[in-house]
Amino acid sequence: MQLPESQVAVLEAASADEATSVDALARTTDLPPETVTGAAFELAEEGLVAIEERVDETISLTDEGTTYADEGLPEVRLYEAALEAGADDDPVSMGQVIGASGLEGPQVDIALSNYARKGYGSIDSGEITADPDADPGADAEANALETLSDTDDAPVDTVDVDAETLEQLDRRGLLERTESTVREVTLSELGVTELMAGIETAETIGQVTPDLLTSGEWEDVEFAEYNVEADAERVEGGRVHILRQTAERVKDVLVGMGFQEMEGPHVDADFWINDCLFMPQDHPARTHWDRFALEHPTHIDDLPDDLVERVERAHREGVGDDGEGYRSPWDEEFARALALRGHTTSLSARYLAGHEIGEIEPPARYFSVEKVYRNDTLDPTHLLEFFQIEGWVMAEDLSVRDLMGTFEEFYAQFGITDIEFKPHYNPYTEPSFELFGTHPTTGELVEIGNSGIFREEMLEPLGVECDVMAWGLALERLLMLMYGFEDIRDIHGTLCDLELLRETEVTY
Ligand SMILES: N[C@@H](Cc1ccccc1)C(=O)O
Repeated sequence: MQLPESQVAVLEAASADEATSVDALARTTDLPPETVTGAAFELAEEGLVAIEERVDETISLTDEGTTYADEGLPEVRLYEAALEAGADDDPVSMGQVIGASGLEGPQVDIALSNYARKGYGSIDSGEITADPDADPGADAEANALETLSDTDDAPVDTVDVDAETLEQLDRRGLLERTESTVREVTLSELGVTELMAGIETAETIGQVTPDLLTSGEWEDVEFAEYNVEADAERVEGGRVHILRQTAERVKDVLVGMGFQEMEGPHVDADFWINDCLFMPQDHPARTHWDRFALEHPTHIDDLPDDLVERVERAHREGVGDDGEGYRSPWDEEFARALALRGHTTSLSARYLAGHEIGEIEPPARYFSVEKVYRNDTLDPTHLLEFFQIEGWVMAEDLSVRDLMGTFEEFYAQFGITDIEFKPHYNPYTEPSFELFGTHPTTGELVEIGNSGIFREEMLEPLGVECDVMAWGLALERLLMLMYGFEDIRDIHGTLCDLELLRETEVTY
């Protein structure tokens, strides 16, 4: 009998005495597993082999599971700290024990919710007790984590952990189960007979090529049959980048909070980027090594004359009766120079000046989520460009409370409720605050933005008569707090972690 080459190879590699897996056959025949599967199905149809199928389950620890395998389960760490503090004699204050345990962020809640369930002790009105008879060494979950940390993707029936504990770890999100279909092939009696009688290899064509078509040869050759059941290589579809997805979510949240979106140029005159913000022309951030200047064209054509005059006066003389300017040179030519914007506060200046959509009446709220460019040194938290979440609110009598309340409301939408503020300095705001959040895995404080209330010296020349509070927040830093990655280069650019980008889910 005649058979295609791959089928002959599989038939010769299979055995009548024991079932051989597709993977093993692939290794012996040096064919891809999907080709072996296809050939095996063909052979089965001819009655030359039998195929048995089963579903194998393998398990491995998630990142969180691995962390606990290394550092100990949060509830065990809490128990150890409680013992240390003498909570086996008398109840001790929770704050003290948590502090001593070194547990941080979400791990505290995890520890508390498992502590009593597992009999480590009790927690009551801010105090904790430890059961002296509890034995962390006999903690089934802790022991299972240790067992599993030594094996990766182990078939579930080979690991020495009982089903109930596995179920519990699964529920806690500490392990991952993966199912795969295993097919095993055995030679049938007919297969053995045919093999002994001798089998010839028939040429079959797996793929139509341009050559076959142009030469007309395709009319004479024999084509291999399609097997739609063969396992194929996994193809990853494209998807929207998580940064882009999060930007969309930020926009939705801000629109929900009553904000309207600003638009404007990535390349802009220094006038809009700096001078309108009462940034002195000799400010270090305005030197050539801190900005990306444009070579062609080098200067903007058009600036509103009256505004230029008012901005220049504010810089030279200050604003109001006892105002003070910088008393340093101010040059319109310098202000006309073009550069990639280092912040999107240039858009705020354009909108506040009435330059984009005419005069804006209070109360008003505007935002943008757009790229900005800075000549920073690349490191885990800095790239040459990032997305800034710019925003401002114009209203009568705004205070720092309004500013902080707005941030609390905004960040809470992303599950971030521990924002901290630090006094800061910007030439264009007074007071000014930097914002910080806590990194969910490292526990470090991460700077996430800069904010303040715009000064008279900025607002008066722009023709704004009431208060304006404003900010610029980094979208990438928000992502860090949301998804816990530590290096911005994991999500951006040539070094990015494709697995992370494929698997991170942005939920709405
Ligand atoms: N422009 C500031 C952010 C900011 C905007 C508006 C007011 C205060 C601060 C920055 O890039 O850091």
